[in-house]
Amino acid sequence: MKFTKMQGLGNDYVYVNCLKEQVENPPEMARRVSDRHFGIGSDGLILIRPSDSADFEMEMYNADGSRSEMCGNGIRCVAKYVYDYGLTDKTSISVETLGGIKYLDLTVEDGKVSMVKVDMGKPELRAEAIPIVCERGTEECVVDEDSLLGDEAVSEYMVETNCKKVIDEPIVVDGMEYQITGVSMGNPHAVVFLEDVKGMDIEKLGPRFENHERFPKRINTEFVRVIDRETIEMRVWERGSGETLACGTGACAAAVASILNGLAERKVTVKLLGGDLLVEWEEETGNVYMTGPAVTVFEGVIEEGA
Ligand SMILES: N[C@H](CCC[C@H](N)C(=O)O)C(=O)O
Repeated sequence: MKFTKMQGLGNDYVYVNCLKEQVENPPEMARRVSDRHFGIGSDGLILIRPSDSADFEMEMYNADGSRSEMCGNGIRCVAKYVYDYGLTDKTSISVETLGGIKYLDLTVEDGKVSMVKVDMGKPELRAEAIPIVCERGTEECVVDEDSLLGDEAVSEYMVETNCKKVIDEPIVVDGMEYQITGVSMGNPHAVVFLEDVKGMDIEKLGPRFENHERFPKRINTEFVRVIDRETIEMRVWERGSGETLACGTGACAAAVASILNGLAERKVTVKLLGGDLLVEWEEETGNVYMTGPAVTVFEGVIEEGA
């Protein structure tokens, strides 16, 4: 099987062109290729497929073989893949994902894609099974259990009213109470604001959030420190992959949570271990735009029995 290893801010995946190749059992293949000792080494597997409703389809698997709806760093690399390998000559493309169709603008330098701006669509302020308390101005609205995961009305309401504060009911992890803001970017995220993200024990805390009983489908967790109103710092514990150097959907979720909680402006630089992403939550449309690099590392062929 031919593959290409690509990375966006050190969030690395193995990419396979399924217009040509066939992958029988993607979850198993994801576990195999992701292994950093016995495989190629990656945070997961991304399959590029033809689509009836968009230019291409992205099918994304975590390192443990679980499937995710969306991948922000991955989708930028998909754009680079299809352009650099000549599967398209368009510099504006659409990509179907389980989290909806995304629209991408490609920056081409010397015939190759270097940067990609992705219209990530509208965030949804849903936090699985978490009642949301939303404060705006002097008024406070409480969104109860009927407004669970997937209820777009809640998010639209909050975006429309430009509500200033979103506080989910705190959750208790390891005997400590944490305030979280639940944001879906197609895939689920819990954003936690901390004073110190560099020194935190993410290996210990990350899995506790990921597998907390509040999140029956498990969750990606972003640990965020606000540096100033235009800059935040974040580390991420990804569902199904552990700590990664960056997470595009997570950066968008963290920016949206910071904005909603009145901590940041609508244009935020998110500083991740692997580098910076620019996230803008546009006021007129309510859409989130993410801009960042996409890099090809190498291509190769993986042996049948490997
Ligand atoms: N790293 C990815 C997200 C992977 C999400 C995955 N871990 C999940 O939702 O299960 C990103 O750049 O957005």
